[in-house]
Amino acid sequence: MKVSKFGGSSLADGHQLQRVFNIVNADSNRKIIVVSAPGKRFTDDIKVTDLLIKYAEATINDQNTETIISDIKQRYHDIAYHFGLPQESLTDIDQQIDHLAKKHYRSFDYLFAAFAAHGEYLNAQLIAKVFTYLGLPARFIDPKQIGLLVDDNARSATFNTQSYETIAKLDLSTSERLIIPGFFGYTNNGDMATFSRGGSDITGAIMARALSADLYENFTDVSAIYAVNPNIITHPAAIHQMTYDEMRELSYAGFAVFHDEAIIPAIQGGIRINIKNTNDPDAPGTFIVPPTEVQETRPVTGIANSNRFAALYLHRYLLNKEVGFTLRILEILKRHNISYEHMPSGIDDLTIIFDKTNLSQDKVDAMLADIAADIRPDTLKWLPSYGIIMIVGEGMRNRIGALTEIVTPLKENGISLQMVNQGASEISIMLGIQPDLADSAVKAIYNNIFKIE
Ligand SMILES: Nc1ncnc2c1ncn2[C@@H]1O[C@H](COP(=O)(O)OP(=O)(O)O)[C@@H](O)[C@H]1O
Ligand SMILES: N[C@@H](CC(=O)OP(=O)(O)O)C(=O)O
Repeated sequence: MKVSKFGGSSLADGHQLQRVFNIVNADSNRKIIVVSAPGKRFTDDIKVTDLLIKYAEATINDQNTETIISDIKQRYHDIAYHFGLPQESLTDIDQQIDHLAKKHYRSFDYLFAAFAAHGEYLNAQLIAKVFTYLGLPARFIDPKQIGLLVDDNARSATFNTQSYETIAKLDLSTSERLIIPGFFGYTNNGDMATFSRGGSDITGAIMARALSADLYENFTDVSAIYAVNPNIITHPAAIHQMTYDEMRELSYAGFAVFHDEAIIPAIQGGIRINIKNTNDPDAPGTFIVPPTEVQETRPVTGIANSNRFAALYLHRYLLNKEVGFTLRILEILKRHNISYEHMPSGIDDLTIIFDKTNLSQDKVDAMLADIAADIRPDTLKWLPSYGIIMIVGEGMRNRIGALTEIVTPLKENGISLQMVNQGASEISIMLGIQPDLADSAVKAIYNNIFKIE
């Protein structure tokens, strides 16, 4: 049995959904179908998830929601009309969209989460109808029904691993395909809570592990994972196979094609992952597997960079001598409910790197004010954007000269670095860089390592 997840780009309109139908219909092992909300149909289009977030904002601010509601409904109607589904089959979906603004929510965060989750929730309902209408019996499965529980973090929830047992009870003996919305689960209070953005990949991985799938197929819009983001370098080298750890580090550092948290259930369950292209389903794609299965040897597997980081820089003489100094800083972070990503330090200097997608300006200001008052640093700077580059590969374990291959092309191109972190992970080297230099740095490093003239 396979779990097949289709991303927003694969479900953006009726034409794409027809391709998805053909893929699912072609293989009876594709039993569990995890779906995202309709994504972008063209470059400047808006994902349904983002339309729903706008709808949530307008609702909170008591603004007129007529246009946004009609835009959201239209996305689902267009898909239904493409297949000639009768008008009545949309009544229920329309009502759920209208009803969203009338419900009571525990907090604004839960309101946002419920609105955003409906992108997937409604799409899964619609897709089950379309498949059945086209002659492939399919049933919508609400994550509530299978006990897919998450913790109380409304918009960046963590899966409750006790749910594996309940999900495993799902009856697979039916001839129907089971259509499960990705991206969200339910809290113990019965509220919808979403994973972080791109989190439908996580639902797919949870289902694959819970049901001990033979394969987790993740369908997207590229024929492979490439050694560099194809938006930075045209036609970069394709990666045919990579290990779980390589994928985790690369997706964390910017390979948006697969969510970094989605690797964890796959590792724990030993589930192989195959990234495939909905628009080119015969291409083998990329396999993400345990290290023993990787046959290719190469010095570096991939180079990722991300612009989702921000940093705090702090300087104070004799910082190294002060007992409990880091603890005091961490207590301030805890008080403001802020987690950090990395904390490189020197004798008198400390940089703390944050994921800015989880930070509001108010939170940052309050944290900086407390640090200034409690720690009294000589210098305290907030860098709203901090570039991170990660060079990743199992081949980097104990390899002499890895850093030279990275730093030499940067020197030749006059690109300076703010931080180098080698050794924390055996398979990666992390660079901190001015964000506007990150793309050029990635190009220079890629061209040197992959010997592109
Ligand atoms: N190294 C990489 N290899 C392939 N695609 C990448 C890479 N880094 C970033 N991407 C981007 O990830 C996109 C697919 O991810 P995403 O938009 O989340 O897909 P989906 O809509 O299927 O969930 C690709 O179109 C590509 O632009
Ligand atoms: N729809 C959600 C979850 C998701 O995974 O979407 P996609 O498959 O389009 O990345 C988002 O936009 O974040």
